[in-house]
Amino acid sequence: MLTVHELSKTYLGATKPAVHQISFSLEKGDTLALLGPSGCGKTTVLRLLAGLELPDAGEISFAGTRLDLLSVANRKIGFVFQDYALFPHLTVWENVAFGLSMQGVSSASLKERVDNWLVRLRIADLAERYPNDISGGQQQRVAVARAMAPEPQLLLLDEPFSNLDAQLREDLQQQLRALLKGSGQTSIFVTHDQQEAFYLADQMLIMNEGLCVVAGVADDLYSQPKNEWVAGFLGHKNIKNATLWPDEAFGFDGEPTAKIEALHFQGNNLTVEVIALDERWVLSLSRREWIALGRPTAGSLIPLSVDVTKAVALTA
Ligand SMILES: Nc1ncnc2c1ncn2[C@@H]1O[C@H](COP(=O)(O)OP(=O)(O)OP(=O)(O)O)[C@@H](O)[C@H]1O
Repeated sequence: MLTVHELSKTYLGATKPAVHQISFSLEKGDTLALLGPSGCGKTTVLRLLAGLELPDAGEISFAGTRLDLLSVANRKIGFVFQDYALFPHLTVWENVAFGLSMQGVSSASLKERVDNWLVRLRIADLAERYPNDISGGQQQRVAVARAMAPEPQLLLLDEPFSNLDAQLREDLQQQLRALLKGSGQTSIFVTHDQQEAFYLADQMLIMNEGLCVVAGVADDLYSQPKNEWVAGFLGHKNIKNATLWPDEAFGFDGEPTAKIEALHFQGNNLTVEVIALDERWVLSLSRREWIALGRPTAGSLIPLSVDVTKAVALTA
């Protein structure tokens, strides 16, 4: 399991930290998407994990070993850069073989493994070509093969599809998903594309201004957004404000009612999912408000008053 604990980094001369006290964990074999507005620190997190930047504070462990105390080469991390960063003077075959040669793999085994990766990524016919003589989509597949061939314990991908057209992007997303799931590869990728994030990732971490806004199971983050900013960021179009009050608070009848679907307690707050006015809503309530409502449980009918604050409607 990968555990990142309070990782922080301020670049030399910068007035604000690029990454501030980021913590998360990831199970072996899972894929995490790092999302957030431009400049929020996503690439910095990847570079800190890979050892390409040194953190000011924090710890990174994988399967109980402190990665941040190891050199880049000893971290066993594969990195697919946004511009692929292939070695231009090496052929496709040599690019894919590079990491295995560095590991001192014997030549017979090396040939078998490189050939195998070229077939898996459908680039076997390009083996003797050079990076500058192949297309962007082909370069992207070479970069993935090069990163995965040494069997890294963690694969990092920085916006791997950003330079590709929509059709190719979709094809390669499907291939990468099958590859990651099929090989049980633990991976983290940065993307600006939320559809891509939900398609590829089990877990999601959303950042803003160097901070972790929320992390967790991708589907949960979407269906139970922590707050209005997260709901908006994840593309919920129809975000409305509402709140729940007991009838007596205002003394009027005839308010639309909602039937509670589920309640989730989180410390002193709770999230209530309700169906009302033909829409599904997620509301944040304090314990005090919940008590004021008569401690409703799943299945209870409660009055709903729209146009105040707090709730997020999930129907687009
Ligand atoms: N080498 C560097 N030196 C100084 N500041 C840097 C350096 N690299 C990044 N930054 C700054 O750190 C912050 C985070 O940058 P980072 O590249 O991690 O963000 P990002 O979320 O990946 O952005 P984008 O989505 O635009 O690629 C930004 O304010 C950026 O300007």
